[in-house]
Amino acid sequence: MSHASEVYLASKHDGTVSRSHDLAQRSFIDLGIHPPIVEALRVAFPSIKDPTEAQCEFIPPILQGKNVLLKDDTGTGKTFGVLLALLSQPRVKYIQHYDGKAQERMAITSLMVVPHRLLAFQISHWVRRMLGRFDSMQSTDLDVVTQVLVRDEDMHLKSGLETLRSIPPHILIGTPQALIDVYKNDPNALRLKTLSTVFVDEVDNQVHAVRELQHDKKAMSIRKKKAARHPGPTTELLDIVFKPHARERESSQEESGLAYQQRRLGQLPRSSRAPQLVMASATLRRHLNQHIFRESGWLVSDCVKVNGRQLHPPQVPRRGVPQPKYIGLGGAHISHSVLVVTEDGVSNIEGAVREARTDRGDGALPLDSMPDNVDGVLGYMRLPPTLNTNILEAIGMAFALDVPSLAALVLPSSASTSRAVYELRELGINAQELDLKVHGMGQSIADRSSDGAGEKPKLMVTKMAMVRGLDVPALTHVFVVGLLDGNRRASPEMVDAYVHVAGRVGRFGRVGKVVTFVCKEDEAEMRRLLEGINVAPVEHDLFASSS
Ligand SMILES: Nc1ncnc2c1ncn2[C@@H]1O[C@H](COP(=O)(O)OP(=O)(O)OP(=O)(O)O)[C@@H](O)[C@H]1O
Repeated sequence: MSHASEVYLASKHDGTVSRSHDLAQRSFIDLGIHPPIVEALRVAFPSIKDPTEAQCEFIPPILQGKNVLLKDDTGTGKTFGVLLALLSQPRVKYIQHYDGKAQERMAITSLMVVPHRLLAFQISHWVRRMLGRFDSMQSTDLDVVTQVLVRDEDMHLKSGLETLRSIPPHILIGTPQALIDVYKNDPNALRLKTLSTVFVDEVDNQVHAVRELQHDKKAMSIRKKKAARHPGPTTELLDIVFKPHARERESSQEESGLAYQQRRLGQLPRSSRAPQLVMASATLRRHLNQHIFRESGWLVSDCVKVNGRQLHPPQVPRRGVPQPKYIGLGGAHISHSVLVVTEDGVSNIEGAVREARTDRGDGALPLDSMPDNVDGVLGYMRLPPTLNTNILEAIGMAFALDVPSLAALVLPSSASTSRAVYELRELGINAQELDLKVHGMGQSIADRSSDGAGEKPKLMVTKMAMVRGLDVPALTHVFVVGLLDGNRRASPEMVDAYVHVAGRVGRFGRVGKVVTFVCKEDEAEMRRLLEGINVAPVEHDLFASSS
């Protein structure tokens, strides 16, 4: 199946207007990526040779300044491709009058709005890697190209704000709340009016649209009013950036022919140009689409929609019918297992498909050491246990016997990761909290390149809210606990959460395993969730009844 890229009208209609450009272009240079960036890419990421089909589709319209809505599987290079395009855009400058003289000043060209700080650091690592690796780089060189603005206990907005004021970066990567805080504190630090691009990554996680309730219009209208009263930081930020342009456009449409002529002739000021809006996610539900196109008011001009290749055609598993080896999400080589944990032991979910055990080393990339932040403050020991003993032991076994070097454990957003790390360590598991942040100019886990052979396998513990978009190529296993978290019906948000959690493995064709631990009461709903996304659970051989 080929990629589909379509141009949509921005406002009332959500219908296709015309097909976009052809797909004959293949190299990054052909797509318009700036040659020095392509050279930096070649040196820093030698495995990235050619753009993907989706990158061929979305990079040109981004460079042409168009709005883009991008949907493709997890781990297919959406964020990375957008970053290359934004790095290639011409730098925004403005004229400032000082002491009677006009001075040209740099301004922020693009905002990358990400849902959590780990993703902000990850993107900044990619840039750091491309811009001359670690040793020779001065931190100020990097600050010119990109800066990170997040709310964080050890990177206070204040210090971030000072750097931002003195050196406006080409690309500012931030979490929405941190950006809003800065805007309210000092609007000039962001200069939203001169921005060229706003990119919202994981848009469905950041913008909350109210789902259609066909049977209950009244409830839907109440929810819409509530959402309008409490818009959330990303919506608030996008409203601040785009709504004035939308209003300006509306009033210019209403103005007289004379005023229009005067504006054209420069006798009246021209309306300012809205930045382009680029949005991406692996999961985009219809109600969000409708919200963006019909209600948000953010699309002042047309929007190109790029839908990536459907790697996995719908395939609903039927009992007794042998399933293909791997079917699923985010890559053709992810297996999805579900383990039901009870007082009496651990068993595979009913109906799990049997398959041969895979080679432990498949797809694993080399590792090097990771900062250990677990032995510090022990306040978490006073918290109640995060993991019940049976689940803890099941994770311990699956980890010890199956993980070659690196796995992640994903907990509900309300859980304490420090407490879970403590519990896992008590069991002898080499667990630590996932933290991609660079300490000084040191390495991060996202950049690890040395051979980790001989090292003890590691289990990185994180939460549902912190996994979207994370790219750790060395990861081979994801363990999921508390997905349904007592909810007897999986909401669409939970389904999407599973898609994104599972998508941390199997990135760019690697092999990966997702193992979800559920209690007996959640077994049926977990099966329904997987059926809904056309995934057949695969029997985990360590817990197979015959093993
Ligand atoms: N053209 C390419 N060729 C090979 N690898 C690539 C290419 N583009 C990106 N990658 C690699 O693919 C991996 C995933 O990239 P990225 O995080 O951008 O994916 P994504 O689609 O945004 O994922 P998610 O949906 O999970 O956020 C990264 O390790 C990146 O280096």
